[in-house]
Amino acid sequence: MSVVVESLNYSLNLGSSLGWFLVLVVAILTVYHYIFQSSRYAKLGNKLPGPHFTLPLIGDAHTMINKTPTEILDYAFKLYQDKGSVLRFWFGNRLTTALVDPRDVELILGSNAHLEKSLDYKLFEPWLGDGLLISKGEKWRSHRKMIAPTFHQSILKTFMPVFNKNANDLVQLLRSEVVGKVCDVHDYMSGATVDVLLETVMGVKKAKEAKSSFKYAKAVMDMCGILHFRHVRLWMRPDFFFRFTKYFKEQVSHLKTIHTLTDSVIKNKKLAFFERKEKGDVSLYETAVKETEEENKNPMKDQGLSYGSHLRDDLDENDESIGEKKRLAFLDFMVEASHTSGNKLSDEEIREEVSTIMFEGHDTTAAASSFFICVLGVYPDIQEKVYQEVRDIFQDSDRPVTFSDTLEMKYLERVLLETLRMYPPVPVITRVIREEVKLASGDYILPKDTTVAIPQLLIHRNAKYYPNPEKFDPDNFLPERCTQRHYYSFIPFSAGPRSCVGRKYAMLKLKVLLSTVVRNFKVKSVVDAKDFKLQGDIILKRSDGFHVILENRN
Ligand code: HEM
Repeated sequence: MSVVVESLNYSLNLGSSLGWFLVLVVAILTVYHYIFQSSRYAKLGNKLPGPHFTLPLIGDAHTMINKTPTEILDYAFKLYQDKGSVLRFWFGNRLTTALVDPRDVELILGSNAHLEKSLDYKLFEPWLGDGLLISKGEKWRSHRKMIAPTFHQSILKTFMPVFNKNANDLVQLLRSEVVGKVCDVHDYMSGATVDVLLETVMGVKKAKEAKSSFKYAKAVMDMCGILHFRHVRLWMRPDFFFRFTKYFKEQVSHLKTIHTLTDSVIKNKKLAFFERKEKGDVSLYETAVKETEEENKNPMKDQGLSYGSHLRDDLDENDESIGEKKRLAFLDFMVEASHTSGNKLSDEEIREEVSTIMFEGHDTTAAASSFFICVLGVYPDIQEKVYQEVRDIFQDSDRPVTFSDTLEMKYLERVLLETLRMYPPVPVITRVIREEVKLASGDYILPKDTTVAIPQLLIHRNAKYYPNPEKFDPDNFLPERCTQRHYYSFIPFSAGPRSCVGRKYAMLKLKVLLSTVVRNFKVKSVVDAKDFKLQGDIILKRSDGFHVILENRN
């Protein structure tokens, strides 16, 4: 009997201790909530338009839970229609705003004061380390200055044979595997993109030709897959939970493959650099640095919206003829840059930058080219005009594409830019601001430490700048229309000091690849554009797959 009473007493004590504990927790959270709500951060944040029913402590997070990436996109579109061009979300006590008005976007992207990336980029760290995409402050500034010239057109032109070879290999592969059948064209675009990157970034030959590079290419694609997966499953974000999943083990193994190959290539490239130096070989990098500095003195340099027009300057130079042996990769230039006075990059820093370029250059161009091909399938009249333009350039010949050919592809370029408008491969970018910003579009102030999301997908569908925003209309990129629009109303490559360093590379490569596909195949889409199921991920994809049917032209 006394045992029963004792255990009853014990349970009552435990119950009441637990009760007191809960009361204490609720009291602390309530006090915290009231202190937080009276801060300037919360007061300014609460003035911004956002979802109804913001809850204490969790904020608006409940509106996102259990939504697929496609549903999140639909939700964002709806909120934008209801609330206008400034949106607020509270994720717990973290304030995130989305800015859709180009005038507000310019205040963030166009400024040198707001260059810091948000916490969301932390996921990339195990792979990209503190590379260009993530780094901040002086490190970002000095690396950007060093890397930008490696994307100068005098260097890009030397990649033309690589672009052509891989475009032709892609055509052969498509011809042998999918002609006449429904296929997911993204699989093929992704493979071709990694092959081109391997050769132009690392100087490593096509995946098929070497086992290690094949493994590397696969690891890059799988790592992108893991990052996407983690990005859209909020509970997988914290390392603490992620470590217990099978994806963590896979990540460790992929990173080992990636780092091992990169390290060995860096070693060889260093040896090659010292050999070239001893022989006194002329450095393309030094020339590129000088030309970049010269161009930077001209403030109008990169303001043109037609990406073809600012690639036009030294059309007559023919660097494309550069011999196979002499062609250098980005990695060579980085090794060289790191031995130029004042730079000094460690091997680890070079590896981080190489990984960053592989990551940024891969899925983005794969998505852009896949959307382009799907769009051609949906609009046969647009496809026919692209084909006629390409035929006018090449006639019946199957010769490779030259740099000057790409400048003639004006209609193809407009279709590509319109594709990037409607389906921007990077659908949203985020920054964190370290000082208050007064918005231009309304009477709002963003408090210091706000996470600012710039949703290109919404910005590009603003009826004020694109009168019929849901209509696929390549004429949106006629020069006269471009000059009338706000510069920040079309930002697939971001804009301002921290814009995409690889955009000229991307446009050039895409023109070679896509014109080669158009020369060889007629495309049919299996669905209409309104049925594309867009998935707002790190990179915009179609959750229904990029399904098309290709038919031989001849
Ligand atoms: C259609 C293709 C591409 C699109 C749409 C695209 C878009 C972008 C965007 C929006 C950013 C800013 C990201 C952010 O702030 O979070 C960015 C940054 C970057 N991109 Fe691209 N990109 C493309 C292709 C490439 C290629 C081919 C490369 C390299 C070969 C590349 C290298 C980079 C790098 C290194 C950065 C970081 C720049 C910095 O922070 O200073 N991109 N890109």
